[in-house]
Amino acid sequence: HFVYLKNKTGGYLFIIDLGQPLAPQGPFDVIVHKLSDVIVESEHDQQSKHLLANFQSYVLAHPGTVLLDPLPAMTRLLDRFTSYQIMSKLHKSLRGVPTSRYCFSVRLPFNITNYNTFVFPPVCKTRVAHGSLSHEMCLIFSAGGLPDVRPPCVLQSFVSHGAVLHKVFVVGDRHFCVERPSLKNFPSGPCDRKTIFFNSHEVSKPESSSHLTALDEQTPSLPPPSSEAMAALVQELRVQLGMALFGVDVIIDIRTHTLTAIDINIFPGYEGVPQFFPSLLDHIKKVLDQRAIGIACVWQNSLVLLLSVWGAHWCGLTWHQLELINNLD
Ligand SMILES: Nc1ncnc2c1ncn2[C@@H]1O[C@H](COP(=O)(O)OP(=O)(O)OP(=O)(O)O)[C@@H](O)[C@H]1O
Ligand SMILES: O=P(O)(O)O[C@H]1[C@H](OP(=O)(O)O)[C@@H](OP(=O)(O)O)[C@@H](O)[C@@H](O)[C@@H]1OP(=O)(O)O
Ligand SMILES: [Mg+2]
Repeated sequence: HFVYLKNKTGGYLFIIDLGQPLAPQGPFDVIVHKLSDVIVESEHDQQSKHLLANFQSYVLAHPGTVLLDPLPAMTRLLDRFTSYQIMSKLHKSLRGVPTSRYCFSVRLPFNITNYNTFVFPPVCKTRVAHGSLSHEMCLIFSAGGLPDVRPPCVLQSFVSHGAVLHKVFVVGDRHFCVERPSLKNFPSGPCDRKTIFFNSHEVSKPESSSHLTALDEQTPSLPPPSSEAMAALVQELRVQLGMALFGVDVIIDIRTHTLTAIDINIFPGYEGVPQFFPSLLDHIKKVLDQRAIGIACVWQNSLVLLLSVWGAHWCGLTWHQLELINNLD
């Protein structure tokens, strides 16, 4: 399939056929993509490996093409272990913002004696953060539930948060917050409850309705997170990730009222954000304007260098003398 559209701002939009050489389909100013499937599958599938290599070689050969978002930045988020490390660094750098209690995660298989270093019940998630299997999770309530855990996975401390998830959707320098249903509160500490298996889409999609998200009526509701705290969180994340199109899932601890980021999503669905497309177009425009300024600066610097070399030659100066003059400020 090949779509050829002219948008309102006069730019052309194409759907790129990854199976074909990219150069004849270009040139492209900006490529917007979600190659998560291809990246994950390229680990074991030759065709995906080939598609990815084809794409990467185009990107390498065309450094002027802006990629939304860069592949290395995205790839880090496909591994929950790496993505939780990013979240914990963010915690350290967010001074003064009421954000704390970041998630603790461990690699499995781990020394079984280590289990008493985490608080029950942890949420167990697949290490790979993309694909239908990645949404299958479980809550384990005691060491007796550990055999239910299927490595490779990460264990994240469960934070009781009043069954409200705050999804933050980022598009460049803008972000949008929407509320979603979420897991209900569970008491902290081991108990003899059976492992609860769940699919994240059954509990935290807008239409989700599950017994796992139903709070009892006396539970007081929490105030929403402050817009300053959310803006600071997004700002820190943008710097840490080097990405423009991502989502972060935030919950509020019912006891301490502090924010906890539990998940970072690559190019999420932006459901409930009607401003998504205009914001994306604005962001693309900004990126292209910055690129044009960058190109103009390179031209200007090259011109200055050329003129000084030519002037030096004309005055009979050596390269070393020219360097000395340039360093006089
Ligand atoms: N640490 C935690 N503490 C409390 N609840 C959690 C925690 N981690 C996950 N949950 C619950 O599980 C749900 C799914 O978690 P998570 O966002 O990691 O799943 P996902 O499959 O990566 O979701 P997405 O659709 O955003 O990719 C959350 O919306 C929340 O209800
Ligand atoms: O399909 P949807 O539009 O709901 O998008 C979800 C998408 O699910 P998919 O697996 O069906 O593509 C997920 O992709 P992977 O984690 O598997 O990459 C993830 O990005 C979620 O963050 C998105 O949900 P949201 O964050 O917007 O709730
Ligand atoms: Mg996710």
